[in-house]
Amino acid sequence: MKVDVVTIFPDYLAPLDLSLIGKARGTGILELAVHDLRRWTHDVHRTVDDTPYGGGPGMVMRPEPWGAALDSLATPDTHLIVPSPAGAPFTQTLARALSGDSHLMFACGRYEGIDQRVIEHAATRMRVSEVSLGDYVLFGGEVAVLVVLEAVTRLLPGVLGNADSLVEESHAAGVLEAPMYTKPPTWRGLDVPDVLRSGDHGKIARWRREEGLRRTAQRRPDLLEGAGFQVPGVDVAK
Ligand SMILES: CN1CCN(Cc2ccc(Cn3ccc4ccc(-c5n[nH]c(N)c5C#N)cc43)cc2)CC1
Repeated sequence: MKVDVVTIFPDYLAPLDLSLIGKARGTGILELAVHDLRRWTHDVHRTVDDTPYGGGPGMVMRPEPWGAALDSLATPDTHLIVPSPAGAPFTQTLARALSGDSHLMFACGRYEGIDQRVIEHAATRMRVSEVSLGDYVLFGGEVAVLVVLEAVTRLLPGVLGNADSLVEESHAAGVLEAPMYTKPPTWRGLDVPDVLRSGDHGKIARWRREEGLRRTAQRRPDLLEGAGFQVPGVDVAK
């Protein structure tokens, strides 16, 4: 997968050199480049923003540099991802869809956002998706790119050693995962549930399923609405 990220803060994307994303880049699974939007400015001050038409606080990112960046980096096969507070919710389902794309380009906005004509013009020549991480306000799109890229990269073949890890993906299955434990068997007076040390894989699988459902009913009942799940001792309808 080829990925281009355009931002006015390239250093914000430094974590993409680390851990499994860094390894995916090293093995060629991921071909990633980060570009400074100011490369496509030509005035002495490398200006990327201006005041909003219609008034209001803050500044808006000018269309010209973004248009030139898209002209340089995008093709008709590009899927342009624009993080935005007004975007569609980013979900595991969307992550899986994006993991099938050949070229992702991320436009990291700042200030009050990017001139809407950039998105409108791009949509005449490529797929464009405006996505949001959630109902809270960030300073810009860079954090969202780190999140989206991590969620997408871990789904690429060859990135996760044990493909089984993906089989148990909780958000993919619609329920939360059961709590996890490791050695020692007792820590500060707290014991690992006996069933997990029983060696009875059928009992362990049942316990994990029931604990996952219990957690989901308590923390994310929205995931169970209409799903017809029964959770022992928990009224999932409440
Ligand atoms: C008068 N003003 C009043 C505030 N509004 C709304 C607004 C517009 C931009 C910004 C800052 N910003 C710039 C680019 C950018 C990208 C993503 C996100 C983002 N925030 N939260 C998420 N889940 C995000 C994601 N993904 C924020 C961004 C903050 C608030 C505009 C009009």
